[in-house]
Formats: sequence, C-alpha cells, structure tokens
Amino acid sequence: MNADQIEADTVSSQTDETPIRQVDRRDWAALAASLDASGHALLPGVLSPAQCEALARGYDDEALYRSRVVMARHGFGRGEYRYFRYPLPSPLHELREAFYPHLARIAQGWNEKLGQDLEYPPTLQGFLDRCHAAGQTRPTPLLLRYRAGDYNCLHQDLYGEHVFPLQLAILLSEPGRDFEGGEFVLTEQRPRMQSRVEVVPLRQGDAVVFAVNQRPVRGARGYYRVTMRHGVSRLRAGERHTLGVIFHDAT
Ligand SMILES: O=C(O)CCC(=O)C(=O)O
Ligand SMILES: [Fe+2]
Repeated sequence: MNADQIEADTVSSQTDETPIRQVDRRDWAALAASLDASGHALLPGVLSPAQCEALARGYDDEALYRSRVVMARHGFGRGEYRYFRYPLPSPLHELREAFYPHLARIAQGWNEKLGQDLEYPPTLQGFLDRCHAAGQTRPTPLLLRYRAGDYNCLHQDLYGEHVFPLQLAILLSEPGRDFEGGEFVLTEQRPRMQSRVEVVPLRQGDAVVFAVNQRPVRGARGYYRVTMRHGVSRLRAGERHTLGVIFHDAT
C-alpha cells in the first residue's frame, strides 16, 4: 500500500469532518485540565477503525518509511517500529498540524509555570522551521508493531536540542480482540520521592496526549518539575500497532 491508498481508505471511512475540525471541537479546557493534573489526557475516537486498519496495514509498505528499528538490538524492548518519511501520509500530516496549536498553548502555560522563557510558534510549520534550522530535519512520527512477548521499555522521545513537550500516541488495534496485555504505561518521577505509574486504558482509535519529558506540579512553594517516561507492558498474545506523533524533528 502507498500513501495514496491510505488516503483513499481514510476518506471513504470518514464522516464529513476533517481531522482539523474533529480536533478543534474537542473540549480543550478539560483536556488542558487533565494534562495539568496528571501529565496526560485521553481522547477517544481520534481515528476510525477503518483509518486505524489502513495505517496498520501500511506497516509493510517500505516506501512510506525512512528507517526501521528492531527494539531488541538497542535494548529498547522487543518489537519494532518504523519512522515515516516526508511527506507524511494522510491523515497523519493533518493530525500533526491540527493538534499542534492546541498543545502549543498548553505547553506555553507549562513554560510559564516553570519560569522558562521559551515560546512556541503558533503553527507546526513555524516550530518545524526552528527544528530544521538547528539541523533537526528528519521526521519523527512512527508506526510501532508488537507481537506476543514484545514490550517497549520506559523511555523519552528526545531527538535533539529542540523538544516539543507534548506528544500523542494512537492505538490502532483493539485490546481483547487483536491482542492481550500490551498496556500503555506512564511513570512520573518526583524529586526526592518514589516513582508513580499509571496505566492508560486505550481502545482502538483512542489517543493519549502526554508529557515528553517534564511537567510542572504545584507544590507548597510554587511549581516543581516531575519527569515522565512512557512504555508498553508485555504483549501476552496477538498483534498491536500504534501510531506515534512526535512534534519535534530529529537530528
Ligand atoms: O506503543 C505505544 O503505545 C507507545 C509508543 C511510543 O512509545 C510512542 O508513540 O512514542
Ligand atoms: Fe515513545
């Protein structure tokens, strides 16, 4: 399958809503509150089952990707993933553009709480121009594939000096039907305290937005930083695909 076929599958399965409209009409005040409180937010039904299946089927279409990573070779876990090449296929490109301005506003609020003097351009292209000028030119959105026994170690997706502090993962498979186990987990490491873990219950097509690296938490004397990591618990059976949407590009 090539990018055009994914697009055709996608369009035929869509309602009349563009990805931008469906992202814009979310309750962003509630999502921002959830991100502020826990470092993540769940968005049900960002992709339709047909869109999920078209993207997952595209895993084997090598023309769509710039590279493939076998996780066990790097100590990242077990399973594999592929980084898309530019131009990103539809609806991935549209989703990345549609989410960016909403997440940039939330990220800006986090910077202010942490006393960080850093502003994000209002559009994804503006932010990518900044990455590209710093030599971060390679696209980071990726498609992951796990089979029985596979897992993804706790990690952070940092790829250079410029980091957009929020990212998105969309589950393309249906738990219980397509796979067992394989839960998306987040950990939160607080200064001088033990780490906390959270399991995010995703269904097919659901997205989780989460902190790439650090987020502000209110303490007795202003805000402090907690460090977040994410990963996937071991798959017990079946096959699981995820679409990862990272906003900064890589060196
Ligand atoms: O497979 C998952 O749910 C996690 C994927 C991941 O690590 C990412 O999207 O950055
Ligand atoms: Fe990741």
